[in-house]
Amino acid sequence: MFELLDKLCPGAWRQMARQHLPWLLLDGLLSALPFGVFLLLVERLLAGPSQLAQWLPLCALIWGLLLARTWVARQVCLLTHGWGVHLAEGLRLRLAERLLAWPVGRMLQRDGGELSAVLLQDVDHAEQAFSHLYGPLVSSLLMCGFLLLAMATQDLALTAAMAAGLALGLPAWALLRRQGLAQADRWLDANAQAQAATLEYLEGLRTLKAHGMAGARFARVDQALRRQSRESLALEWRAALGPLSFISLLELGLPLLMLVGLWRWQGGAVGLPLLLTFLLVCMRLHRSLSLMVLGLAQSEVMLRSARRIAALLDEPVQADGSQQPAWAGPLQISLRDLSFGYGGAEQVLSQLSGELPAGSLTALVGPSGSGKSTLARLLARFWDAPPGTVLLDGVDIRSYELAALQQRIAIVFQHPQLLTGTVAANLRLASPEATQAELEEACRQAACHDFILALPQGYETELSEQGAELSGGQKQRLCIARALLKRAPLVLVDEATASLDPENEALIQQALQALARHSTVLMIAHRLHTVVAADQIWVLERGRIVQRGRHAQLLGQPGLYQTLWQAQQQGRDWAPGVAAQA
Ligand SMILES: Nc1ncnc2c1ncn2[C@@H]1O[C@H](COP(=O)(O)OP(=O)(O)OP(=O)(O)O)[C@@H](O)[C@H]1O
Repeated sequence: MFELLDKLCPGAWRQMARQHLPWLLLDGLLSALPFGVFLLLVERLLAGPSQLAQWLPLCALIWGLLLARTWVARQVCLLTHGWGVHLAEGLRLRLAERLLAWPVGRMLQRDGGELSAVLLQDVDHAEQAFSHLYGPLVSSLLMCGFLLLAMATQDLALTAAMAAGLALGLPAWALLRRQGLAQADRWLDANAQAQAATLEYLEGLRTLKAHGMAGARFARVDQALRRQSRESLALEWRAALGPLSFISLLELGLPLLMLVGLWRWQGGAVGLPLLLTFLLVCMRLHRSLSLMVLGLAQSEVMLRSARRIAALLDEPVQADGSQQPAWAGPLQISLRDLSFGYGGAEQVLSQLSGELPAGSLTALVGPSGSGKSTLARLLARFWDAPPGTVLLDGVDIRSYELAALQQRIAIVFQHPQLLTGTVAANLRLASPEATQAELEEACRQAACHDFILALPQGYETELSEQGAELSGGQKQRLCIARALLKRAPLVLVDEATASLDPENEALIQQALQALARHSTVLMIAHRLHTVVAADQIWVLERGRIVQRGRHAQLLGQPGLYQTLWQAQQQGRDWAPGVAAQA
């Protein structure tokens, strides 16, 4: 428990002990003291006829103690609440920093809904635990301790009778607690799934509607939400089972106290004032203990949340290097025995070695799933692939500072990524200092200047999320312009011309070749006619380079490249009319 707390907030419990404990002790003491004054008051009342002036000060003392206790309770509340809020803020920042240090590949792989459930829901639970639960729990516990100690000094037998319910209730609660814990896990899991399903549904709504699948996917969201409700109701029942059994057994202490109390009173061992005080204390103890156990049941869920946060904090981060890249021109890239798998037993890449000469354009071709995108991701250090390595100008990629490295790599993804904002702002993501003339020059090279000028406000036109108002080809050309603008020494292009018409495709091809004069380019392509001018072509099959060379050379030798080329030529000659005549 302390270990877990230390992980979420290093040094927290020592700080809590130092700052909160004195207030919590005072709160517990002020809650217990009025019972002592009550004893004095009843003794005076039963001693015989007395003046109002004799017991009025005692009443005022009780009232004063209760008032002081309210003030202290408020201080405790302010302290713990402020602490909980800061803890949540610190935790969210630490988690966000931690996620930033994850390999990009892991971020792409992980479910966004699951991560947001930890960052939002679980951190919220941790905050609730510290803001609203822990203070009252500790001060109630201290008050119960003070009362039991004080009453034991008055009469041991009555104290034992009063606490007898505890001896019965605690084992029952400990036994039934496990059910509540298991159910808390199921509920949190159902919550995360419901969140992930809703997020996925909202993000994919456009695609789902276009394919008439919105109904089918909605059924998945519906199912996830129903499961969440079921698990939530089950949690209410299962988590309450332990505390309810505890409370029923605890209450047995009151009749037992009455029996023992009457017997001792009749025997003259205790006086009526003390017996009445015991009864009052017993009722207060039972109420506080019942509330404490209910609070603890609630804290079980919070503890589960804390464990999920700790598990996320424990996930390894990508080791950062310290060397600053100081490259003036294109990079020489060497691959040495690269092997990689995504965590499963299957290797996606096996012992890849090769050179990408500085300023060259290397095309990566091969069947779907052969590992082309995976290799490109390793060059951008989305993942590491030890014991193999990537050398940039002869230096291990892992020696470079990660953020600086990724700033010097331009990537054009298969699916164009645009953000909400103006066209110019999207372009300047690559180079914040770029002038308007530089933007326009890059856009001319990427064949998108003309269509941008035709937009209502030209370069200042606001784009909505993911550039919904642009065609696929237009978005892709914008992304290529962005990569050109970055003037990165290494450019990775993943099937970037797939959604362009032949005319624009030819223009982009020229732009990519111009880019290769200033950068080293690795281009993934399915359409082989787009790679005929590449300086070298690597043919990938099941994670291995099975052929390498220039287009003419590869076409002249039997092998996968020739087979793929012939298949694509047949596909290009194919037309519906021709097929029907055949
Ligand atoms: N994030 C991931 N997690 C697990 N497996 C993955 C992941 N990305 C890719 N894979 C698997 O790795 C293998 C290679 O995938 P990769 O995307 O590198 O192939 P590719 O040659 O680029 O395919 P395509 O031409 O269809 O884009 C495939 O079997 C794929 O299922």
